[in-house]
Amino acid sequence: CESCYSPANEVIHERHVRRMQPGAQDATVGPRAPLEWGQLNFLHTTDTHGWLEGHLKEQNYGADWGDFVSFSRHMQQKAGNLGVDLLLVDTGDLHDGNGLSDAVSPNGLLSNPIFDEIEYDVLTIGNHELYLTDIAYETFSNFSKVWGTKYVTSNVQIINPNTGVFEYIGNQYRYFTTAHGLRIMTFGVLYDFTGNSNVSKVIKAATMVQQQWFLDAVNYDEPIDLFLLIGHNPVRTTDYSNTLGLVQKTIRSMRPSTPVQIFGGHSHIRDFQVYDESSTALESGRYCETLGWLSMSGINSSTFTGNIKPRGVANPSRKPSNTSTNGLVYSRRYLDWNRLTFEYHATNSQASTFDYHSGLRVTGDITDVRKELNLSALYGCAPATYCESCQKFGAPGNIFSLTSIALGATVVNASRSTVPRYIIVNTGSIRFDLVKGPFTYDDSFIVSPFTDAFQYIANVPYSMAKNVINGLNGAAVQDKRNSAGSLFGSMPLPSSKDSCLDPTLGLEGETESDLKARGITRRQTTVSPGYVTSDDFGTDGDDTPHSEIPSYSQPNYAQGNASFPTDGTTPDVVDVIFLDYFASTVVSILNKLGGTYTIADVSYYLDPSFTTQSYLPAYAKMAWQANVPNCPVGEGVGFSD
Ligand SMILES: O=c1ccn([C@@H]2O[C@H](COP(=O)(O)O)[C@@H](O)[C@H]2O)c(=O)[nH]1
Ligand SMILES: [Zn+2]
Ligand SMILES: [Zn+2]
Repeated sequence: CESCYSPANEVIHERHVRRMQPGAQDATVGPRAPLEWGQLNFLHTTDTHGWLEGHLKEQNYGADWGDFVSFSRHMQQKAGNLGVDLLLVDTGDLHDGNGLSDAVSPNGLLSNPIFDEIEYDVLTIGNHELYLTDIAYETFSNFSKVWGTKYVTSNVQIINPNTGVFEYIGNQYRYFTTAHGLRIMTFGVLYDFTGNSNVSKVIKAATMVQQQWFLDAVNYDEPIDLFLLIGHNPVRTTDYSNTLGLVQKTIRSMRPSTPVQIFGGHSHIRDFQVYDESSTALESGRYCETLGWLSMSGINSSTFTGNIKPRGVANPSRKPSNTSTNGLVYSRRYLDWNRLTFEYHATNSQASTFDYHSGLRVTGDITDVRKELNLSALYGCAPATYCESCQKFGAPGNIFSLTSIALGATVVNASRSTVPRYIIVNTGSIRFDLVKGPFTYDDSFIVSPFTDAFQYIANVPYSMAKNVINGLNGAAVQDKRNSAGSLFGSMPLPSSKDSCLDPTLGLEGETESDLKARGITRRQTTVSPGYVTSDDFGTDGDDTPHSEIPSYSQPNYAQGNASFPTDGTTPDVVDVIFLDYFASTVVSILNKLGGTYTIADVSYYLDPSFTTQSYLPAYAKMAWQANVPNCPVGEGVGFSD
């Protein structure tokens, strides 16, 4: 291994000191085969939510943004060598989920410049860029200016603070020609999001596809070889918030045979759907766990100067359907976000080491920002791991069993502390598992990043109040999540030095028999728990094979309670406390239960500066500080600063 032992790399890996977890095996299966390269290739990120430091507690997703910078440079170089095009795409949701993005105001102030180090070709906006006005303006005034014509927000506008007039946050479309002459028209479409603050406007896809500018862009007066439709928008057309299907259909009705290549996000899953014989759609997970790869060949273009079948590498071979005759072929792959994967796929880019200076610099910047924000400051030591979906709701290791206790203990208004109370949160407010061991400032954003405040209706008759939670959970689904990963199932990769390219993995293009000819018989490897994806092309999309993690569906709302009589009697009235995020839903549920409440009956239970970001740190300080001296730092945890 040429790259792993350089002094510079030592420094990098110090940041990622990760010990083997008990029971971990010393060999983990890496990528299953080299990537297939076509005429046009894509790397896709989505829903990064600030996780640019990588997963410090899960080595399977342990690469950081600096590693991705180096990897993407290798892949660009490789594309150049092969005489093909490589495009880099991001589909939004850059904040809410990690201290690196969220421990500053506005969110993203320090993480966006790190994110900007990737040479993306096109990007689009997520709903998390629009919930809060200051973040929306940070996106408009800074982020969109950095990216210029590459930031495509076809249906999202904001009030320009200088003119008072709505204008597009980015551009309505991007028409460009690739390095090898493909002419591409790009649209960026956010799903029909309605939770934005009132400075922005999300134009419904059904309206957008009728707008004259859109029709003109589809019928552009320059030739179009391919439509690139990107969206913060689930790719599965059966998903309730998918609107990409409508946009694709509209393009198809006007352009019967031009390929439409789609990239989506928002539902945080790995997915790939074939829309028709020249349209496919890829979604690449969440939180820097997945890097999406898509390649295709067979695009008709009079100006393409590159290779349709690059030599010396595998090529895409899958037709969208058995009956396709248009010559288009595809491959898709979901790469696990770790250095083993990146180093494996970066081979043969003619660079002698994996780390580029630019990548090392970005890793250094992440370390500096983590230090500046004091992200490893400790609130306490969690006695166990609590997961979002790997345990049944109500089980002791389910995170909503913990939140129920933590809410009861911390959401207390001194003047009403003796009044019995229910405290209700939406389960979607919890974004990640909480891991046994050190619970840091960073972890507080990872687990519960939002700033939703606690409101209440006082003195609700108990007979009504006790049914609110069931009413909410039977109510319209507001928070359907579709998460695919869990820390419970994670297993570390070999630590720093061991994460060098495994020689038994084989070289670019090598088959099992080539390996045998070189005298290599693969050693017994262990399939670690992780993503097991099934999509329209089958079950071979995961680049690293995994065993499946149990996943239980959870209700949309969960509650804690406090100050109820301990003698078995029931109170006459209770305070019903909930988040401002869904206050109007609670009012309507209470009214369905026989109440006559209005939003005027709702007030803040606590100062609104105490939010969903506050109660777990408050609980950790209260309940987990005594454990700190004996905290098992070794449980997969390495601190960078
Ligand atoms: O203030 C908020 C904002 C959002 N949520 C939760 O987040 C999801 C949306 O997240 P995506 O990453 O866009 O999928 C929303 O459905 C809520 O569950 C929140 O709780 N509070
Ligand atoms: Zn998201
Ligand atoms: Zn989203």
